[in-house]
Amino acid sequence: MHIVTVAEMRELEAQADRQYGLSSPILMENAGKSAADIFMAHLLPHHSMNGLEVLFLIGPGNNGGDGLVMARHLQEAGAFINLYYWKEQRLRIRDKDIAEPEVAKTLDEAIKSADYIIDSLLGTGRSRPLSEDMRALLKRVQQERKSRAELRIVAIDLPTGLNADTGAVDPGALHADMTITLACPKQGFFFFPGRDYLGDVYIGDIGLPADLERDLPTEMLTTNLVHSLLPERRLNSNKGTFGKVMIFGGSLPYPGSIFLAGSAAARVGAGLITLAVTEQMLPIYASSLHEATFAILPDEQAGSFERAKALIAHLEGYRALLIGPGLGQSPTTREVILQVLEHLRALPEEKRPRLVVDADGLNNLSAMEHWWTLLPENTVITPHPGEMGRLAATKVSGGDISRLDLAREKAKEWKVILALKGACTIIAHPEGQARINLLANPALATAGTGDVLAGMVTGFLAQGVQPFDAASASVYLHVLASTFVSQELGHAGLLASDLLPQIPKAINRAAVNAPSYPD
Ligand SMILES: NC(=O)C1=CN([C@@H]2O[C@H](COP(=O)(O)OP(=O)(O)OC[C@H]3O[C@@H](n4cnc5c(N)ncnc54)[C@H](O)[C@@H]3O)[C@@H](O)[C@H]2O)[C@H](O)CC1
Ligand SMILES: [K+]
Repeated sequence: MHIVTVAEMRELEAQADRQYGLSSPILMENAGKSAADIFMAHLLPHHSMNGLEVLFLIGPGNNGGDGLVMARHLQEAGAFINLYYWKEQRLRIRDKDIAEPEVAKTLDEAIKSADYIIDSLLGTGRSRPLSEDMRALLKRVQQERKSRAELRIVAIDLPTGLNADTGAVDPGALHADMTITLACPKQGFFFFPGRDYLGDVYIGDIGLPADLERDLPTEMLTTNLVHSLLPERRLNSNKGTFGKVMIFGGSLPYPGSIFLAGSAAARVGAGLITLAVTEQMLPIYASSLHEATFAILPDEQAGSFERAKALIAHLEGYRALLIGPGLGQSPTTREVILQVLEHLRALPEEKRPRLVVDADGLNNLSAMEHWWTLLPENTVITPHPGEMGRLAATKVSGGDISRLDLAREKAKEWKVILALKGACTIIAHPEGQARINLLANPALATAGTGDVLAGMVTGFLAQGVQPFDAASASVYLHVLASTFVSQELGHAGLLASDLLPQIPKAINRAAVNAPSYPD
């Protein structure tokens, strides 16, 4: 499922017309029909269509055209349809035109009696701020929604007032309960504040041949995509089949982080987890992660050379190495990292463990000049905005469109797979592709969830999943697992360790080829 800008969407539609004769009117018929089908599938079986009061706000362009086609299908299915043509200020109540002097009053009654209000005012063609009278209409609808919880607002293609490319919003933009977008999710959906205006997102099929999307650079993470990225789990396997993971991290102030990362690597199916810790730390893990083995490192006093030598000596045969969770930033630690990176760079590709650097691993790196030149190729880094700011020596937003260009630019410059975390995490590839997660869950804003994600990425790498795919699958499954917790606990109070048993369930959901997004 590709993500499009307005220009990319226009180009898709133009190609569809040129190459397949799929003209605007045909695409609009498909769009309206698909929107009606999604609407009815979402509604039934809880509600019947018969007698359902649906008010359509019809705009002057093709977005309005989509709405009119959808209205026709809903009427055929038994709904009572009211149409307000915004530009002409014309109102039709159940196929009867309302005399001009009565329009304002009757429109207000239609708003008050509607079960659903469909926003097909403006879509990707919005080219200027909303006019005062459109803002007034949308404000009236928003008021009604506030006062009548059972009213639902459905946006066609996107909520009017949302900028489809950037996620910026007009002051009068409409908050939808449900957005039925056509053909592809729009880039503005993945950035704030726009993300907050969408409600549940559904993607209507307008019949665009899939091969037209082939060269688009940005994809949305979906269950179907993750399904295609998961490693095979053949019957005749043993733990060696699914690779060995080494985790270098954990220090006294943050002992739990490598427990979380190690458990998560095991929960995505890695064959064996080894924690590289000092003798002093060992008892903490031996009692909490029974399945782990240990690479005992000399403590800090032994000096960085001895510590690095011990870690490197254990690395033989490991397919993935995670540096970072709870590591701390002592000068010795920095030295150890430098020596381990030098060792990794010297290894032949087929012998080199795939590397993930997270948390303090990143903070140690950002203190080094041209740190990115020290990394072996195909390293995955998983910074949150603060860590990214230190790595890139720039201010990094937690949610706006600037994240996408920065992620792309830095993945290319640093030659890394870059998972820039945030409400909609971006995974950027050095060659320019990017994948973005639409699923977001505020419950994840709690300590340790990043350790879990880093462990998941490492666990998939150990199973031979390519770095870009390992990061993509992990980001999606991490949030999906959190939604299983939130179904029970709500959106606060999730502990990072609550995610661990949910990870296999999330993988299972993707593995059984579940319907495409949303779940
Ligand atoms: N193009 C296609 O083949 C398909 C389009 N789809 C749907 O159509 C819209 C895009 O249609 P378009 O006509 O380009 O734009 P809009 O309908 O969003 O409206 C543009 C329309 O409105 C006027 N306008 C622009 N800004 C404002 C404003 N701030 N206030 C008032 N009026 C404004 C402008 O002059 C135009 O007349 C897309 O979103 C889809 O919903 C189909 O889905 C697929 C085929
Ligand atoms: K709309």
